[in-house]
Amino acid sequence: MADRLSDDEIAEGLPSSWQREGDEIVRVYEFTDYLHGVNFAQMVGEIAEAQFHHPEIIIRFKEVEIRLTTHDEGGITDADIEMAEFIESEQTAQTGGIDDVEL
Ligand SMILES: C[C@H](O)[C@H](O)[C@H]1CNC2=NC(N)=NC(=O)C2=N1
Repeated sequence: MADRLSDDEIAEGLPSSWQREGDEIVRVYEFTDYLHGVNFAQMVGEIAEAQFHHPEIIIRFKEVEIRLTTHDEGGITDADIEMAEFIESEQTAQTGGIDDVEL
């Protein structure tokens, strides 16, 4: 399992649009309607299972919040940064970079 990253490593590796909140990295995605968010959450869940690294996924009306940390290490590791990058690339690939994902 990857080691915890330093503050500088986190700041350097964090994809734009993501924020650091203590021992987690966080991003809120906005959607045109509730079910688009639900579909996006399903996609994130499939990525999590494939990577065996599981974010907290909070589905709200027209937005989905993704929170990542490495529980086994008690903080932020490369696994979290890589998962965030993967989610960003998948979401961008499917929407051309806009948040209201038409899945
Ligand atoms: C046993 C342990 O739960 C597993 O190795 C995986 C499962 N998914 C996980 N997900 C996250 N976010 N952090 C972990 O440390 C983690 N560990």
